[in-house]
Amino acid sequence: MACDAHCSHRVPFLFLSAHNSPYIADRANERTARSSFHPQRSMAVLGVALLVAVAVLVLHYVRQRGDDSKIYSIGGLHTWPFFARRSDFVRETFKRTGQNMFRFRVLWRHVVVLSGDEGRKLFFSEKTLDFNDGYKTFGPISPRPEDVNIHPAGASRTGFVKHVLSLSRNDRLAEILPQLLRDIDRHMVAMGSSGTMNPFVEIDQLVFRLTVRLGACRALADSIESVSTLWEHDVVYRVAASAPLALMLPWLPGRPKRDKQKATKGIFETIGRYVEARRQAAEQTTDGIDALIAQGYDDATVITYTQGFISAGTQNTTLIACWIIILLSDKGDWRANIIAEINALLETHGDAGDPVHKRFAAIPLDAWEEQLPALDAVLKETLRLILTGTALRRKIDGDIVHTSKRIKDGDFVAYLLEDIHFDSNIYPNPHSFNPSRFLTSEEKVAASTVPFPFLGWGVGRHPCAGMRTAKLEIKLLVALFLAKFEYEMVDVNGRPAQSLPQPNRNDIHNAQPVAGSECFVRYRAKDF
Ligand code: HEM
Repeated sequence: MACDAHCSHRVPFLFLSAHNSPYIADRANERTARSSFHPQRSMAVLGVALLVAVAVLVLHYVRQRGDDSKIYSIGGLHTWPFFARRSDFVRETFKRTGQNMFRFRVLWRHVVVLSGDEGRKLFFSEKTLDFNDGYKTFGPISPRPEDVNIHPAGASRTGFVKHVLSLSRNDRLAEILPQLLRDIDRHMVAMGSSGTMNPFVEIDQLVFRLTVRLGACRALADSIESVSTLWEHDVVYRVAASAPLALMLPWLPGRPKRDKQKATKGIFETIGRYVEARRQAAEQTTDGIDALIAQGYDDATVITYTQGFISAGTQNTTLIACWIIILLSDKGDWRANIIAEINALLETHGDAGDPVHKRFAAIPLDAWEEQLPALDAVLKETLRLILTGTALRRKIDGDIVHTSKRIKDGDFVAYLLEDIHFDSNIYPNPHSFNPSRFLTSEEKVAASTVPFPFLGWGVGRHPCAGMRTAKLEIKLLVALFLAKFEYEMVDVNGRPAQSLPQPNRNDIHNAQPVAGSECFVRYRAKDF
């Protein structure tokens, strides 16, 4: 692993110097020296050695004092807090130290955390900050093919990003839009005309099916049994992988490792069966699996890209869709604005006599994308408020000096998204849910004065490849839900919730409500 190279950079200066000192060389010849013992010569050697040692110490001290390239370092190991309460740890350390960057150790690895405009600019635009290694090492981690002996010869990160982008083409999205609406409608019909649901289960299942349709193939998306099996494996994997100990020491034998292994096997095998079937199929479609086969990819790569799409596509999309529903629950005015926008589109495009999903399917793709400003503002504000976790990178191809401080080759680099998302200079009253901030010109002006003021879809070198599909999924789902149901949030006992839940910002996989503030949605169908 690259950490070997990384560790060699960490050998303290004094230690290296001592190994190279004449004193050590003389000790190697100790036996020879002892055989011809001369007290005066020995004293002289000792004196020289002492002088050298003092010189080395002084030099080291002077270098330390005069070295403005050193990043403020917090001593000790910070492994547990970095895995168990990552956001709190980073936020509290910045507050306590008053620094704009700091370094700490996680096991044998070194992490540099950046903040502020310059730090954010460097983090998102520097090409020698590698995207993969940070997440691979510190999570969130998704199922890995090599754990179940699958070796995708043709897979690469750029190949995967290209694949995701190709599934977001206009023609492909326009073709799949009616199928997505049919899936959403069926799911909502199955929920019944009234009931209570946990959004993080119900919406998760629905988003999972939509993502399978967008990224795999219609045969798999149409099979209730296969989608349920995949979803169940995915849930088991996420639970097992998100335990701090499992994140820290993924190789540790025990239940989480067994669960992850079993779930990974189930996921890859299920997708593998459909890849095999599609390879034998006489007709080709525009579906994700068919597109990969047509490009000549081997089975292992087709399975890996498809699994990657489902994994990348489900988690954040579910999260944001759920939080939109929660955050809108006590914002009747915003719900009304969104419903008015949708009705206006239905009047222009739909036929009132058609079933709901057909009426919605009559709205063209560009109208979904461009003519729902209130829903866009709600989506953006939800991303700002909920997507506040830590983005990760790893320094490659040598050291770099940033604001006179040296980030070393092999260092991991982190940036907490809330550093800008909760900056009150850019977003006044940052903890309140206020979608109109993205419609008013003052805040737009404030945001235009800093680099990368909004990170919800990534920026710079790694913008989200799935943004278009995710936005579409979320808009369709929220639009149909608001059009079909009245709802309110209730607590575990079914009583109206006294306050809205808070996201667990330390949960690097989910940001679901913090323990004890779980919430449920009580809904009843409207006449629509
Ligand atoms: C609401 C849903 C989503 C949100 C909030 C979201 C957010 C993000 C963010 C913030 C990044 C940049 C991370 C960083 O810089 O460290 C990113 C990258 C990425 N996202 Fe998304 N994403 C969503 C949905 C999706 C979907 C549906 C897919 C694909 C199926 C996807 C695929 C990707 C990929 C491949 C990258 C990496 C791009 C690269 O390496 O250059 N995302 N996403």
